[in-house]
Amino acid sequence: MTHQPSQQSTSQANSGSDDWIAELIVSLLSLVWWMVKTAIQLAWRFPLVAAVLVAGWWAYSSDHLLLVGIVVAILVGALVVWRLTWPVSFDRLLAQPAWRRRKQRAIRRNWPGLCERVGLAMAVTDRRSGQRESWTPGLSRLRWASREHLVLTGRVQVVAGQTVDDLATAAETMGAACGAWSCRVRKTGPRTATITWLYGDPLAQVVTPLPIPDVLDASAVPVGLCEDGQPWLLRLAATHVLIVGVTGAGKGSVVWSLLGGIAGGIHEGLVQVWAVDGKAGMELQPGRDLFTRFATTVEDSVQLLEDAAVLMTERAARMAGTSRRHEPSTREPLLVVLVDEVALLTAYTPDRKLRDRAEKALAAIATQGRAPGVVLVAALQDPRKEVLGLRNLFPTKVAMRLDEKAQVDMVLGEGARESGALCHQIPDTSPGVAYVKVDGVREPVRVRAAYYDDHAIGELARTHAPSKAPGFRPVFSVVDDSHPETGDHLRQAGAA
Ligand SMILES: Nc1ncnc2c1ncn2[C@@H]1O[C@H](COP(=O)(O)OP(=O)(O)OP(=O)(O)O)[C@@H](O)[C@H]1O
Repeated sequence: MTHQPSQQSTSQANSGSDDWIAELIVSLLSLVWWMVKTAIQLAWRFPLVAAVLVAGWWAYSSDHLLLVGIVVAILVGALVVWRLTWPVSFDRLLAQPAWRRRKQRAIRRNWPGLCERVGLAMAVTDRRSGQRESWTPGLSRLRWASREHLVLTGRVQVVAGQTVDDLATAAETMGAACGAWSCRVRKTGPRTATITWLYGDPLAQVVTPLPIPDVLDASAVPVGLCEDGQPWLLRLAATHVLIVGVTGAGKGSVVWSLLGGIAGGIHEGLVQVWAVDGKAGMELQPGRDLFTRFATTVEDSVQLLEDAAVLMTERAARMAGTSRRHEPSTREPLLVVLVDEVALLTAYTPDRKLRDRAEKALAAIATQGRAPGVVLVAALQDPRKEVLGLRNLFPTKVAMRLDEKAQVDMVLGEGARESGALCHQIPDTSPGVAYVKVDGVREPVRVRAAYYDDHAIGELARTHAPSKAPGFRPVFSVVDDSHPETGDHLRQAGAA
């Protein structure tokens, strides 16, 4: 019996060789596709190298090697001369933009790996394939918020199972992993946050006084600079501000910058400042002309606070039922009660009666003053409760250089230190630097107040003293501190 190969086995052999050829073609096509894709990606990532390679190939194939060599030599020579002769413009126009682009790309490209390294990756099992996958928060809108100060920001969306707090906890490690000297996270939604990398420190330099706004905006008074290079706008309307820092921390610069920011309003009569200088006028005297009232003795200071409390009560009664929010006007100006070294009134004054009166008036203003437009701004060196028991009644706190780390939470509230407020690490070579915390906002913001030297303060007081132009009708006339009947006088005027 002769053996006949069956038809089935022949067709199997044919289909086997067909499969093999098809597989080879597919593999070759995949390889070509991979090579084209990689070449495009590499050219996109390293455009300069790609341009040089293309130019070199063109020069070689068309016999223009010498010409290209001369052009390249001229270009390189020009760059070297530029770098050596004008290093600042070379840095600004070429080196820095190139560095920024590289940094931005590196973070975008390495984001998943960075997240894994700082513990922000989550291992998840895919329901369909059953395979383990690594999920990392999404990064979008990566851009340089300040090119000058090297501040890079992006929007991060955490994955399900994570919180923005997890991101904030990893911020410091993330900053170090990206080579930034600081990294901050600010919550913008239940699962979203803005992440900021700081590669430079805009607060390392002294901040010069900002332009004085023509139009008063008490909800955003320009006071200095934030660490992301944006202006530090401090809310004054409907709040009270407590400024705390050791001696020499620069509390004065916050006060003068704040006065500078509202100077237009003072001049127009939309704001009145009643100032108390516990240090016998040593601190605030240079700006005397800006103040509607100025007290330098303990008795006068207590009287001033009580008068402000009376004005506040009367104004609140007038506003009751008609308005819940005070709008500054020349008839009803915003009243800023400025107290420098408030502890001299609340703790260090030997006269217990005066201390109690001061505490009572301060408590009244702090609890009821916001709506009728009576705002307390107090500066203090020692934040302990026995020195100022009312410190929690200030919704806005500015913590400058402090001696001990325990004082940070004491001033800014529980958890402020973990959120990055390192007031005890502010060097004494950086006066004016502070962390600001506003009630209801989780993260403290690092800022530096503008610095007003004596000349700038003198100029400010000279040019922005309250105007006496027709139409200006002060709620209270300027009162000589030595008048014993001050209180009655004011009560009458306030009631008018
Ligand atoms: N924002 C600032 N920028 C640069 N230097 C500043 C700034 N603020 C203050 N300084 C410098 O620090 C010194 C001390 O500042 P300042 O008197 O305001 O401190 P302070 O906290 O008010 O101290 P004290 O409680 O003893 O009055 C100033 O004389 C000034 O030289």
